[in-house]
Amino acid sequence: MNRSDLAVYFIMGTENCKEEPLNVLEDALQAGITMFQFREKGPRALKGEEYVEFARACQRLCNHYHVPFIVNDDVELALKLQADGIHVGQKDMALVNIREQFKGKIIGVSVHNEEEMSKAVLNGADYVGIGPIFKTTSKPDAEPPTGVSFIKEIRNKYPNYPIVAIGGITTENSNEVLQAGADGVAVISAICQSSNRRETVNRFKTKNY
Ligand SMILES: Cc1ncc(COP(=O)(O)OP(=O)(O)O)c(N)n1
Ligand SMILES: Cc1ncsc1CCOP(=O)(O)O
Ligand SMILES: [Mg+2]
Repeated sequence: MNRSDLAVYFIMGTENCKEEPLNVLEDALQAGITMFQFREKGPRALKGEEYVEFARACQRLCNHYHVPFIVNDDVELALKLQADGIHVGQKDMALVNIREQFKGKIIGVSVHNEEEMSKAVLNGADYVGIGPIFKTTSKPDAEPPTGVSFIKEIRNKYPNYPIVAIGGITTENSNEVLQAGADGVAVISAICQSSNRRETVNRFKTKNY
């Protein structure tokens, strides 16, 4: 994985979409997202065979556009589908317990403070997702927002580490996030709720500084 793979990291599940989720994903892929995370969670999330089939359909699209397909939380699904990687948070399966099963795959870890950051680095995370940077409506149990100062702090300590920022990121505030030192932005609602998804992805791809 390269740091540039984190440039525009799209995260999605059926609950995030007002329209057919596969159309939303295909628009985003066509417009040039650089990474995708399958995050099917929430009270109305698909279950069982439907869940697996939806994941497979997302994976097929990502493969077609040569974009890494990352599974959120679900180690079993990621292994079953031979996904390109997995993203785990502090309350999910510990990184030390999954590296063995994900040799050569991408492992991302969520980080909210310096202590979690140094642990993630020590345990060999391929990238970290830091945030929420701003207020988010897509994750009801999110930690309080850190602001961009947290990105600056982490970037100063880890000049070359792959870092993606997440939480409340829009085309209006993404430059601030990149300027603070993130390699890219991870977004749900900015793309899912956009009235022009391709334009939104294109804006995220253009750095204005
Ligand atoms: C890129 C990225 N960063 C952070 C998260 C959040 O993970 P987590 O804290 O485990 O919360 P859930 O997404 O599982 O609700 C993420 N998914 N992706
Ligand atoms: C999964 C996740 N983890 C921290 S904030 C967040 C939600 C990001 O969604 P949005 O881009 O809509 O704020
Ligand atoms: Mg998680």
